[in-house]
Amino acid sequence: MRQDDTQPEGGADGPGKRASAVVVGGGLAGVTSALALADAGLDVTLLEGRPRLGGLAFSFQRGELTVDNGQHVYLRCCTAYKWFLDRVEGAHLAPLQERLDVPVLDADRHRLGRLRRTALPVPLHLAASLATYPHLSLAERANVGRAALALKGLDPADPALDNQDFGSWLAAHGQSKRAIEALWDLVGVATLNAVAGDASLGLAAMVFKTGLLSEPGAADIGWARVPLGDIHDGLARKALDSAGVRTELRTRVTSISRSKNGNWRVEVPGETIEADTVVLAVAQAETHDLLPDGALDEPDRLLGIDTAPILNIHVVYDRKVLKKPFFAALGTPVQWVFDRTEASGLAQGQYLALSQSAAQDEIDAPVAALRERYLPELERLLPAAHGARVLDFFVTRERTATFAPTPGVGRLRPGARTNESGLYLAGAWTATGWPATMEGAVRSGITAARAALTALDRPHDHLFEEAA
Ligand SMILES: Cc1cc2nc3c(=O)[nH]c(=O)nc-3n(C[C@H](O)[C@H](O)[C@H](O)COP(=O)(O)OP(=O)(O)OC[C@H]3O[C@@H](n4cnc5c(N)ncnc54)[C@H](O)[C@@H]3O)c2cc1C
Repeated sequence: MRQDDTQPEGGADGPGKRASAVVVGGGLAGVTSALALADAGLDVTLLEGRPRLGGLAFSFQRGELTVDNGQHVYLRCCTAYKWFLDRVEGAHLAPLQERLDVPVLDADRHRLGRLRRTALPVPLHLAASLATYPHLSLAERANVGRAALALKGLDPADPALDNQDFGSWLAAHGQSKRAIEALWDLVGVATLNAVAGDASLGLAAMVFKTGLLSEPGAADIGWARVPLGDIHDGLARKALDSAGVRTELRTRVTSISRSKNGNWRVEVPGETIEADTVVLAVAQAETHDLLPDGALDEPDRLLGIDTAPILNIHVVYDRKVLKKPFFAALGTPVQWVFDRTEASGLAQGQYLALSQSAAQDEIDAPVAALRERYLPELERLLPAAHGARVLDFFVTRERTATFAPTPGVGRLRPGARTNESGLYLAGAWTATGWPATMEGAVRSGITAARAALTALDRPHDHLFEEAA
């Protein structure tokens, strides 16, 4: 529900003055909070240190190419991110596949398999695909089915699961090294940003249960057919402007404190902004630095939430070498490959982006070494790449792409509320139950806004439906 600016003011300030909020951080969490608070009638200022909105999911220009810092996908079960896309009027720019269909290419065995779903009810929707998945033996496929059913019985919110690692659980449930590589890690590394052995069982259960075992269509994949920045920056800015949010870019918040009159004082170079409510939607380390004393019982726990890198390798060929929009790979360091030609605005040739998650070993590798390693791998996977000329090769490195989903991370992630009234936390790293995703970021932004509106006694709608 969007409220009219002329509506009587309520909340902490009483009649005559509109309740005000400052949102710090213009990533997806902050933009979402700002929109939700403005839609409920608050006077909102959004402060972002960089010259653009979108945080970790953005685009930049390289000659004629508009490049995403990293390939981003979402799933049909990401109902909050879907809400965001609708709210900024960008859903048509990031459509979902009609039905899950992931080509999986084995570089060693030169075989193509497909992870597909049917319209049958869960878990039969994946049964046919699993039964014919060529990258696993018959016995491995049967074991995968058994493990999936066992996974379905887990409660991702159970704190005991958070302390265990997914890899040990898979091994204890009869999963071979090959099954982990060709199936569990294929999906898990891309969604969790960690291999199974390094991932919390709770987060892995969350991903696999919600994505693969909740509804037949839950794992259908969506991705932006335009540069991410068109949605997360351009359209987001337009939506914020029409909602009446004052958005300040290149505006880094240096401190947050309580003034004598009880309001919050948010300091930026050259200005102090006062507000009833502050949503701090920045990464965990920055949150730690900006949090006023006493806002969390153990603020140093935030520093225990580690980060994990994602590397993207960008290759422009002089001709088309890949017919499909994307594929995943086995038996090679290449993980997921997307065709970004159209989205980037490239007029001739083909532009592929390789998304390399859990990239601890390669995040600092020199471009020349990555080139030497990955171009032959692409030739091995894509015969048409033989003889094609490479017109451009570059990499984007996100060293702190996500929080590390390590066992035990769950107890370190704080909720939206702090000990201070009127001060809330948001960000994909907060306690959303999700791994670090666009979905988690949007959820956290909504949760923080709802907590603020509840404290202000403001009515607010439920903004999105949970996936089943
Ligand atoms: C390469 C890569 C690939 C990814 N792939 C996927 C994917 O396929 N699917 C998916 O769902 N997720 C993916 N993610 C994760 C997703 O992008 C993030 O989880 C999400 O964007 C985080 O949003 P956020 O708002 O929580 O945080 P951020 O995006 O980090 O936003 C925080 C913002 O706060 C600003 N800020 C910090 N300090 C201050 C300050 N003092 N004052 C003002 N502003 C400040 C920062 O500049 C930033 O804009 C990927 C991430 C990367 C990097």
